[in-house]
Amino acid sequence: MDSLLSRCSASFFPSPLNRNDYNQIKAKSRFSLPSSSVNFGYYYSSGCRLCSSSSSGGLKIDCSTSPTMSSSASPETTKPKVVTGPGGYVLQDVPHLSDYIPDLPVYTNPLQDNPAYSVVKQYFVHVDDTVPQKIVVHKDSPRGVHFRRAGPRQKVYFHSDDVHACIVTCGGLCPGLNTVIREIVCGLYHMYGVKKVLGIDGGYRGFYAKNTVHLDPKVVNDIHKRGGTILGTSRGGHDTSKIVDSIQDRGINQVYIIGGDGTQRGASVIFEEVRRRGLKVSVVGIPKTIDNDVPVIDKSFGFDTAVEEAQRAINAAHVEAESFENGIGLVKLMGRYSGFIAMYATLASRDVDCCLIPESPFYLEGPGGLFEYIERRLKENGHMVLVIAEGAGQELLAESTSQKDASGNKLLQDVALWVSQRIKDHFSKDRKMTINLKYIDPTYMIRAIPSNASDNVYCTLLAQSAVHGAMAGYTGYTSGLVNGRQTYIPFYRITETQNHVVITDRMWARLLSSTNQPSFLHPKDIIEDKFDEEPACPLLDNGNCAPN
Ligand SMILES: Nc1ncnc2c1ncn2[C@@H]1O[C@H](COP(=O)(O)OP(=O)(O)OP(=O)(O)O)[C@@H](O)[C@H]1O
Ligand SMILES: O=P(O)(O)OC[C@H]1O[C@](O)(CO)[C@@H](O)[C@@H]1O
Ligand SMILES: [Mg+2]
Repeated sequence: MDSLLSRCSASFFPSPLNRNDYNQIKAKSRFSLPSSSVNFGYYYSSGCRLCSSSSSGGLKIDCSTSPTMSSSASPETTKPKVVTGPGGYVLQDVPHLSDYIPDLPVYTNPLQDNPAYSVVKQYFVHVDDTVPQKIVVHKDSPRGVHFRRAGPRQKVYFHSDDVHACIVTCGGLCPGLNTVIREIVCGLYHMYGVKKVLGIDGGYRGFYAKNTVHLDPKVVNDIHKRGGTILGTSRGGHDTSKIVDSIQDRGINQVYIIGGDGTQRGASVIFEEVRRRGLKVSVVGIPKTIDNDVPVIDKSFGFDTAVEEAQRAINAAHVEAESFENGIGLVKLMGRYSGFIAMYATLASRDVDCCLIPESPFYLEGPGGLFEYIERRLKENGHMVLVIAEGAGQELLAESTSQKDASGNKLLQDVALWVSQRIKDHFSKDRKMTINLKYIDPTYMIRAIPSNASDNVYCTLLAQSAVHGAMAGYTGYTSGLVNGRQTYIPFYRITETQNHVVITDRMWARLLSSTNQPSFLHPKDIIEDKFDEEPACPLLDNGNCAPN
């Protein structure tokens, strides 16, 4: 530890570049140097702050995974900051401004004089508090991966008067966006006395192509009662350089970025560019995804609201189906690559006879196929309800398209429309049976509503945690709930993979036993799979993926 400490303190930290220096270097080097090899004159020493703070806890920095980066070698991305400890303890830590900016002034957290908080014993989070990613363990299991616990710190790295924050929302709509915006603004104002908060209009491109809006508690007072985002959103238009230029030009030093997997990837490259320029700017992600496809976190905000609202469509489908002879109600729900909304809406409803999701391939004809099952249910019950996630069965559709949206996401075919037609054709032409099929697509109606009470509380905690982290000088993280605790998760853990329903795990088994639908898998395949390898991402009891 001593040698580590001396290596840390020996690090050389010249002042960060200002915008003019940076532009001059960039202009000079345009034809001779790739931007990644420009000497930016700062020395990134990841983890050094931690090695002194945690020396008493027997922790050590794994310097092989968090090496220093000299000014002559600018890697594309920051190396993960990993701290290991006894019993197989691993902290996947988040970057801190002091990792690359020397001698930052530190201030007492203004919350300690705030009457609402000063009476709360242990209100401040201990600097060494971490949250385990895996909570189901065996006697001899290693302690495993942990994340930094979110919350207010005793010391902050920004003076409230100096903070100039901005908020941007990107990607598709999701219930709760306005609540998160509101709570970031109110958190900054009321907890930290920050008065300068800007809204970026219309997603990432708004940084450089649109005007900004001033945000204060009055402006955002009622917005949580509305769906959508008051800031507007967009896909595509992520120009890292222009975005960071705009951040620098406006003197913004806290950037709150609300969005899904694509947005978090965008936030990660903004953080890298900010760090490369040596700017004192905290870049913070808040995960928004109605599909619940962001990994690591327990669930995303808006997901509960979406599942609840989906019940209305499923109820309508059920009422229609049971009112007609051989009635079939078919509901399409969102879920491009992950069938969480469909799975949870099905489990919640109990009226659904079959749920089709992208993770579980299905087939129509022959023994064990969908047609056979529908016919059986109609004979047993006289009606049935099908729920289908938008990304399910895409491989079955004849004309697959290579079209993409502005963010590069593949545009999907309407699988529910296709399945409806195939069901109609099969029963009327091949089986000579009269069926009554009603197809309901409530997807945009679900996405556009305001968040429910529980999501509103969740959004509030997420937003406040994001603010506490930025004020404490952390950066390059996503604020997220892990095992019921607010944490700071490094961007790379959020962007490296997607959250999927694991069909060889318990939650999907619960669904199959609730609907009695076929699994569309041969039992032999499943057994072989189980013996071949453990599922890459086992599902926890709360329905989320746990790391191995
Ligand atoms: N790899 C990437 N690097 C930089 N920016 C990205 C990247 N991927 C996506 N983005 C940007 O992030 C924004 C949102 O991405 P996208 O449209 O995929 O939505 P999302 O955040 O995944 O939300 P959702 O899919 O849940 O609606 C877009 O402006 C897009 O340009
Ligand atoms: O029509 P848009 O705005 O591209 O959004 C559709 C996509 O957005 C999502 O809801 C994710 O936000 C997906 O489920 C869906 O495919
Ligand atoms: Mg996405």
